[in-house]
Amino acid sequence: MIVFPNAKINIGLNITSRRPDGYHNLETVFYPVKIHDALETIAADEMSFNASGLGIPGRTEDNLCLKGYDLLKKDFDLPPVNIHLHKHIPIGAGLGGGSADAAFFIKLLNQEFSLGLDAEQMRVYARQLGADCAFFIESKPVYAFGKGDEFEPVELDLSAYHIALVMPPAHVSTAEAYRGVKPRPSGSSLKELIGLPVAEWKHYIKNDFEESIFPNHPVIRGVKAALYEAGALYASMSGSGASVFGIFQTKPDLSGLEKDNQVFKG
Ligand SMILES: C[C@@](CO)(OP(=O)(O)O)[C@H](O)COP(=O)(O)OP(=O)(O)OC[C@H]1O[C@@H](n2ccc(N)nc2=O)[C@H](O)[C@@H]1O
Ligand SMILES: Nc1ncnc2c1ncn2[C@@H]1O[C@H](COP(=O)(O)OP(=O)(O)O)[C@@H](O)[C@H]1O
Repeated sequence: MIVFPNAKINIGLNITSRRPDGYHNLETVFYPVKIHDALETIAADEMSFNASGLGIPGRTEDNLCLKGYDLLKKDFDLPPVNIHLHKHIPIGAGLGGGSADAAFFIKLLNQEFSLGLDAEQMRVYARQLGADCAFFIESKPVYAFGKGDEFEPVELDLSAYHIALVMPPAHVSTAEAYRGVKPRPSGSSLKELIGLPVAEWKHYIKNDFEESIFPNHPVIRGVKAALYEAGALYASMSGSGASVFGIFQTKPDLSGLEKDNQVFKG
């Protein structure tokens, strides 16, 4: 069976307080975007994991797909499987690619081996693998709060717009991003602000990580400015970076950004 895990962007990201467990409370809107990995699995005599495409840093045994398998294996009699992951979603980009792979793998195992898990039960497993992993079980636009793993549906359809994604040559680790941020309560609810016209968002909706990350990574700030210059109605870094997205009314010309960055056009 083959599945195509998709990336997400964060529209607004308010880090509101530090939690006793070391994590942070936040509010954000997760929106799915059409950049995909490919993940294929077949039952086999022994376990194996192969990857192609973008190189994934870290040890194979720490790949979130294998972590997902180990988690389900504790509760279900799963057979060994061959896994092939073709990596296309930029890594360490704030696009949630690793979490997407893990969540889609949980869904794949559930279906392939008739585990009988409903969406909420799969989210319980996903939450153990990463704060944003549970979003990818359904991958529908949501207002997220708590650690970023509690959700309320939002009515948000950007299909009439062009969403461009730019990955500059910069790397920000999620832990580095959280270390730099000063949590503060947000003035108005993102859930309400997201109902404003997209062209208004730039006045009200922000990503709190930009303030601490832009001074250390000016190339990311430059990409955001370039997207506005190219006519974006709204542009922002996604999650903890380093990718930046722009929402456009009409298809933009981003050829000027292609030399130094990876550019995806939605
Ligand atoms: C920043 C966000 C915004 O959507 O996305 P990415 O930029 O990673 O895609 C998420 O909060 C990332 O979620 P995820 O990548 O699943 O984080 P995890 O693996 O659970 O945590 C990595 C580290 O980030 C910090 N962390 C994460 C989530 C949170 N609510 N508070 C935190 O302080 C912790 O230091 C933790 O050890
Ligand atoms: N399947 C996977 N795809 C990408 N990264 C993975 C995967 N499994 C584990 N990782 C680890 O997770 C880290 C963060 O990956 P990713 O999810 O792409 O970033 P982000 O949290 O910024 O969206 C990587 O540096 C890598 O070490």
